[in-house]
Amino acid sequence: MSKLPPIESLRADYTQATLDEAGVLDDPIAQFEDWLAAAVSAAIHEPHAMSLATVDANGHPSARIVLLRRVDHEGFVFFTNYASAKGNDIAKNPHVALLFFWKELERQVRIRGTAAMITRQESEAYFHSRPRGSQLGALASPQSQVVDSREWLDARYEELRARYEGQEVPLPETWGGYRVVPSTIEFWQGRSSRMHDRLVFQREDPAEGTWRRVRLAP
Ligand SMILES: Cc1cc2nc3c(=O)[nH]c(=O)nc-3n(C[C@H](O)[C@H](O)[C@H](O)COP(=O)(O)O)c2cc1C
Repeated sequence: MSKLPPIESLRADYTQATLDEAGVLDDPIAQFEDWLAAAVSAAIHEPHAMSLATVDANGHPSARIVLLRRVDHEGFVFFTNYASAKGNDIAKNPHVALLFFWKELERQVRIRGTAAMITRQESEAYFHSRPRGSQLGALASPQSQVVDSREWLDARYEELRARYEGQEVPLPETWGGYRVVPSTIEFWQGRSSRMHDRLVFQREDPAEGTWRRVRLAP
């Protein structure tokens, strides 16, 4: 059995890079793409994995990892089951937060915004680009529901696999993408002695696509 060292003794100083006003792009989406590209170049495992926080009808938050599948000036897109716990939360309260942590680069990006379903046409195109096994998995899994057993899930997958043999797997009614339209995007670069850099873009005018940039204390 592994022995847990005292957690309070675990510490690291961050010294890899700095982030200053002159070094950040004016467009936060371009800046995000730049950092994501750096994470890809650094061969970080699942660099597009992000934490998605939602709030339920009672104001209780939940967080889980999802994969970013598209980013542009329209927003950040991920795919999921609309009838899942996160889907139910978003239906009641579209305010969400996204979080990327690229620890190998000592970087964090925090995004707040509102989530809305993308068009079925867009979901359809992405769904059919996925490996067939993932398409069948999405069809087989009533995500976030209590199920009887692993065996029940495997049998359901097998039944659907056989049913759609040689045919296109249909996009499930309850599966598709959400686009998170950002209202704030924070770029965090770890610095020595906990004197980190934090530059936050706050959306000024959605129509104009203009942003205000401020520095926050670490
Ligand atoms: C690396 C990783 C990637 C994941 N990607 C997705 C994803 O893109 N979409 C998704 O619905 N769930 C994804 N999951 C599973 C979710 O974290 C979560 O278990 C699931 O969506 C159910 O969440 P909910 O019950 O809060 O709705 C991923 C999990 C991990 C660890």
